[in-house]
Amino acid sequence: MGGQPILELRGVGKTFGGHAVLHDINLAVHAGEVVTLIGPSGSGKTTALRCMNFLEAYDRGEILIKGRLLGYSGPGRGAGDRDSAALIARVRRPLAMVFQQFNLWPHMTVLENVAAPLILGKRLPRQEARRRAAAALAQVGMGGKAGAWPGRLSGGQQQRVGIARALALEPELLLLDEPTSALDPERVEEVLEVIRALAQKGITMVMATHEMSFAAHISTHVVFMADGAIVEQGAPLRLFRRPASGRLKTFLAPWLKRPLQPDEPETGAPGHRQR
Ligand SMILES: Nc1ncnc2c1ncn2[C@@H]1O[C@H](COP(=O)(O)OP(=O)(O)OP(=O)(O)O)[C@@H](O)[C@H]1O
Repeated sequence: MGGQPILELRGVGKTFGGHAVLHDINLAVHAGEVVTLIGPSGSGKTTALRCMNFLEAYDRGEILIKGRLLGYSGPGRGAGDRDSAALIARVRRPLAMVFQQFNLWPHMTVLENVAAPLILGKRLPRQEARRRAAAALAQVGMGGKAGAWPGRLSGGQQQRVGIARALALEPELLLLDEPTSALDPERVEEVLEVIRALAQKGITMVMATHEMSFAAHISTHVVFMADGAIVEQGAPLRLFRRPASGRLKTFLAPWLKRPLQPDEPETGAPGHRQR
């Protein structure tokens, strides 16, 4: 895909207390792409996503959002004005994030939860913010719950509100950090369904996930991480059908061996070769 990427990571590294958790991460995300980060627990998926949004400062390499450097606090550069909160906020404005734990405010209604970042962050007039929030809630099938308190909702519904809150910001790139990991198994599909619909609408996203079927069927690009590094990345069919590294083969083995799900399409998708 040509043109300037919305997001680009060049040789990004991150250390926690002397322990390197990301090494030399190189990735470009263009408009319309759905990029999934897969890999074992602790491989660095969440940390990579948090660096993309500068919720964590990275300490090596560069992260560019639409060609502009996203704050940096590593060696060789001072914490000058390029790291100021206002500049960071401006550079990352095209992004919005969906969190594993929903992070809804319990004392606000669903509508207020979605409208608040528009009022407080984007300084939209209250009425305009509420109109946009209602539209975002409708997009995730939660229009009927605008007046509800988050605590009265199921986990799946709360996560759909979390997605609406990110969508209301009208991001050019949506970051999703394992959005179904905190859900009861019976709630996973309703949230994946919402994300699938967004992907089909052409919303650009990067999603860390343990949902291999989702990664195989929905992504345009899959990134396999292990021990803080990208081991392989590429088109889903290539990665899932012909993993090049032993680590990816081992990681995928349990998923490839699972029985074919009754509702899986006959697309020749990964997993079907086990038939
Ligand atoms: N705030 C932190 N302080 C210290 N170490 C951290 C911190 N956050 C993450 N780590 C470490 O960084 C490594 C990568 O963790 P990360 O959560 O990014 O992995 P992950 O691939 O998202 O895992 P999972 O799939 O279990 O969510 C782990 O060794 C973890 O213990």
